[in-house]
Amino acid sequence: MTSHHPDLSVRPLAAEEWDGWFRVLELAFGGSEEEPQQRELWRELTEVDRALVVCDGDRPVGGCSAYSFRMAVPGGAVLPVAGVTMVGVLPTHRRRGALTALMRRQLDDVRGRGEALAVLTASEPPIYGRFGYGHATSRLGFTLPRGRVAVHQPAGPEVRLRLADPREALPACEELYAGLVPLRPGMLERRPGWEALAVLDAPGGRGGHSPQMCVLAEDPAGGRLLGYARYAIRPDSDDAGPAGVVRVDDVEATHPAVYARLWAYLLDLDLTSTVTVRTRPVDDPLVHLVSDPRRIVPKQRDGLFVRLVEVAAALEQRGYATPLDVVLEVTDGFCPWNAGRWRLSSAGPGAGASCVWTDSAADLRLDVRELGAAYLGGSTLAALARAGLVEEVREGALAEASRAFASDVAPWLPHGF
Ligand SMILES: CC(=O)SCCNC(=O)CCNC(=O)[C@H](O)C(C)(C)COP(=O)(O)OP(=O)(O)OC[C@H]1O[C@@H](n2cnc3c(N)ncnc32)[C@H](O)[C@@H]1OP(=O)(O)O
Repeated sequence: MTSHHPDLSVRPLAAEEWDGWFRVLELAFGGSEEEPQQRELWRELTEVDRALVVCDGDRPVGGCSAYSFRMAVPGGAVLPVAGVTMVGVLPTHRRRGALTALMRRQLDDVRGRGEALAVLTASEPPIYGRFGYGHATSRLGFTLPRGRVAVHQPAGPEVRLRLADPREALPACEELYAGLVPLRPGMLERRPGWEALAVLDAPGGRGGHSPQMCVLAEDPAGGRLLGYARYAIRPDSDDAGPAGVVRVDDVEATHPAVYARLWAYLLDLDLTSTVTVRTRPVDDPLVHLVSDPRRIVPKQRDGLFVRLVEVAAALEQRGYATPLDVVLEVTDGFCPWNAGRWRLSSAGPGAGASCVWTDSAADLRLDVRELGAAYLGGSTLAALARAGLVEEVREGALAEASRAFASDVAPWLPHGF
C-alpha cells in the first residue's frame, strides 16, 4: 500500500474554499467546466463538513467528500451510509499516495460518525478494491427499436396518461419514489435538495434532445399518481422518414400494469424509431413484458461499490433470506479493526441478526471486499467462491451463507452522485 509523500497533508475544507476546491476536482477530471446550473446544485449539495482537501505544502492538489445518505438493504431496512464522492487529484500530483491519504482519513471519519457502510460509484472500477470496496450492483442500459416489440399488458388498474411539467409534478413523483426505496436494496432515500437532480435538465447538457418531459399515469377516478416517466426526444430522420430517439430518464410505478402501460407509451411515440435508457435494474420487468426480448440490446455496467466500514454493525443491520449460523474469517488490509473471525447468525427473514467476535474455527474465508460485493444481494457468495474469492472451510457453509445473503430483488442505484 502506498504511503503518502511527506509534502502531502490532508485537512478538512473550509466553506469559503469551495470554488477553488471544485476547480481542482474539475481539473482532475480532465478540465471541463460543469454547466453553471449543475455546478450550483453541487455547491448546494456539498456537505462541507465532510469535504477533505489534500495539500502540497499549503496548495490544494486534490480532495474528496461524502454525502450522508440512507440506503435500502436486503430485508427492507434503510441505513445511514457515507456516499463517497468528488474524489480527484491533480495530474501533477498522482501516484504519490494522495488518494490513499484521503481514503485513510475519510474511512476513519466515517467510522467515527458511526456509519457502518461507505458506498460509491467509480470513474474507473480498478481504483477502489484496494480500499476494500466491492462491486455490489450493476445497471442495465438498453436500446429498443420502436414498432418491433409489443409490451404485454398485465391486468391491473386503469390509468389516464397526462403530460405535465417535470418540476410541477415533482412533489407527487417524489412521494411515489419514496414508497419504492425500501423495496429495492441499493436505492437511496432522497435527502432534501437531491430531488432537483432528477429534473435539472441543464440546457447545455441536452445534446440535441428536447427539454425533459414527464408523463403521469393517474387513477382516472381520483387522480392519484400511480406511475410516471421522464424522457426527452432527439428529432432525427433517415431515408425512410422520421427517426427520432427517445431518451428515457426514469420510469417508476406502483403496479406492474402501470409500469407496462408507461413503457407501451414510450415505445410508441410518433416520429421516433429508437428508445434508449441508460440505467434500469438488471431484473427489470420490461425484459419479461416485451414480445421479442432479442430486440432489447443490453449494456450492463458496474453500479454501486460497497465497503463495510464496521463489519459487525453492517452485517447485523441487514436482513437474511434464510436462517444462517456461520463463522466468517475476514481479511481487511485497509481497516484492520475488521480483520478476524466473526460469528454471524440469524433466524431468517424479520428475525434480526447477531455478529460477534469469536475464537471458533472459520467456516468461510473472504476479504472484506467480497463481503461488500455480496452485501446487497447482487453477487452471490457462491458465485464469488467460483471465482476463487471466497473459500469454504466447513462443507455446507457456502450454500447456507450464499442463500441467506441473496436478495429476490436485484439491488440497483437509479442515479449517480
Ligand atoms: C467516487 C469518485 O469520485 S470516483 C473518481 C475518481 N477520480 C478520477 O477518476 C479523476 C482522475 N484521477 C485522479 O484524480 C487520480 O488518478 C486518482 C484519484 C484516481 C488516484 O489518485 P492518486 O493520488 O494518484 O492515487 P494514489 O497515489 O494514492 O494511488 C494508490 C494506488 O492506487 C493505484 N491507482 C490510482 N489510480 C488508479 C487508477 N485510475 N487505476 C488503477 N489503479 C490506480 C495506484 O497505482 C496506487 O497503487 P499502489 O498502491 O500499488 O502503488
